[in-house]
Amino acid sequence: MEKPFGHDLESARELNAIVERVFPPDSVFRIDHYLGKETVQNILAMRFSNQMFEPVWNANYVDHVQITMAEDIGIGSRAGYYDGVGAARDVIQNHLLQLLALTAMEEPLSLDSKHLRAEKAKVLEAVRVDDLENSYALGQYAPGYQGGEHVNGFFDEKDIPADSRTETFAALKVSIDNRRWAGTPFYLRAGKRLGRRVTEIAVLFKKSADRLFGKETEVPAGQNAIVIRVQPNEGMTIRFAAKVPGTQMEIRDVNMDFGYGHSFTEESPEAYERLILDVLLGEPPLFPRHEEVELSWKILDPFEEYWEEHKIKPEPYESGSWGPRSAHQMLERDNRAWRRP
Ligand SMILES: NC(=O)C1=CN([C@@H]2O[C@H](COP(=O)(O)OP(=O)(O)OC[C@H]3O[C@@H](n4cnc5c(N)ncnc54)[C@H](OP(=O)(O)O)[C@@H]3O)[C@@H](O)[C@H]2O)C=CC1
Ligand SMILES: O=C1O[C@H](COP(=O)(O)O)[C@@H](O)[C@H](O)[C@H]1O
Repeated sequence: MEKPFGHDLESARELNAIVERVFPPDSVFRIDHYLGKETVQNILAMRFSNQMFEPVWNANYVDHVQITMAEDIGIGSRAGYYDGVGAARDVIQNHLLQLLALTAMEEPLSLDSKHLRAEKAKVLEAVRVDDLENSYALGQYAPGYQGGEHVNGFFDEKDIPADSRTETFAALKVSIDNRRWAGTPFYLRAGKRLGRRVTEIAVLFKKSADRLFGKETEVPAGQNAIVIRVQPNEGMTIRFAAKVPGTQMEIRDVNMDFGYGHSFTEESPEAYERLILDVLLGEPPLFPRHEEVELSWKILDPFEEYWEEHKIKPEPYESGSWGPRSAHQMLERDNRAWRRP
């Protein structure tokens, strides 16, 4: 079954009940193709097969986490599917919340689907929205330029009604109410016709005290970061400060890089290749169960209900930009800024 599974918690429960009346649970494969991506599977390997990340992977060290899924394409000829669904239901409820779960969950007892799903469900259940009115931004792409070419706005696309309130960009701020993450916000954003196609998870660390170097540095060194590049240019970047060569003790941020292309000769299978193989083999770990789907709707539903109740009109953003002004303001209110991926 392809996502989205239903359009809210109630319809997802209804759909799950119907499906599970007809098929035994183990023969139902809910597809979230992000779980088939190599880089997404690598989140677990990176977190739990290394010693150096886990000690700092918590609110004591992490300032906040940004999960970005940016697309350069518009909706193309998909108005029939996309209008009325929008970015939040299309990709945040599933792909981005799965990325959040894998980034934030505790170590599972084993890689068995039962244990993996239990940990994902636990962390999704702990997700909270503290101040809903100030924890979202919605946008619709306006005409603009992409790759040097003029592109249509959302309302110029075929079959989009002039009064559509469907968002093509959504950003949300959530928190996770557990000991590991209390006080560390997770910002999620997804949108079409943004600056470039990129999906990444950026874990941004608290700034160091800067007692020794701060004054000598013209451009203050930024935050340490670990960036998991889901796509393209799959890999991981660690960003840290280093001394600029020369007589001054000047500090600047530098990147240390791992790229799949350089490190492995093996090919990464396409996400759907991997998932279809697993369906044929009857292997469930890469498929969300109905509990995770329902917990994800529980996170999104209050936003969707608020947008519907207040008839919120998404803010236009220029195609090729990084989303509406309100998305930047959401982070500015917290003295933070979106990374430029
Ligand atoms: N495109 C992508 O990159 C990805 C898509 N998906 C998922 O794939 C699914 C389809 O997306 P996509 O192919 O892109 O969308 P499209 O809009 O291209 O295709 C949707 C198709 O479904 C048909 N359809 C819509 N409503 C009904 C209905 N009530 N009864 C019968 N047919 C209907 C449409 O027919 P008609 O044209 O006549 O309206 C159209 O052929 C979605 O669930 C999406 O989440 C998942 C991952 C990636
Ligand atoms: O599920 C979906 O994903 C695609 C983007 O997939 P990606 O693998 O290229 O990141 C998105 O275009 C589509 O709207 C959505 O339904």
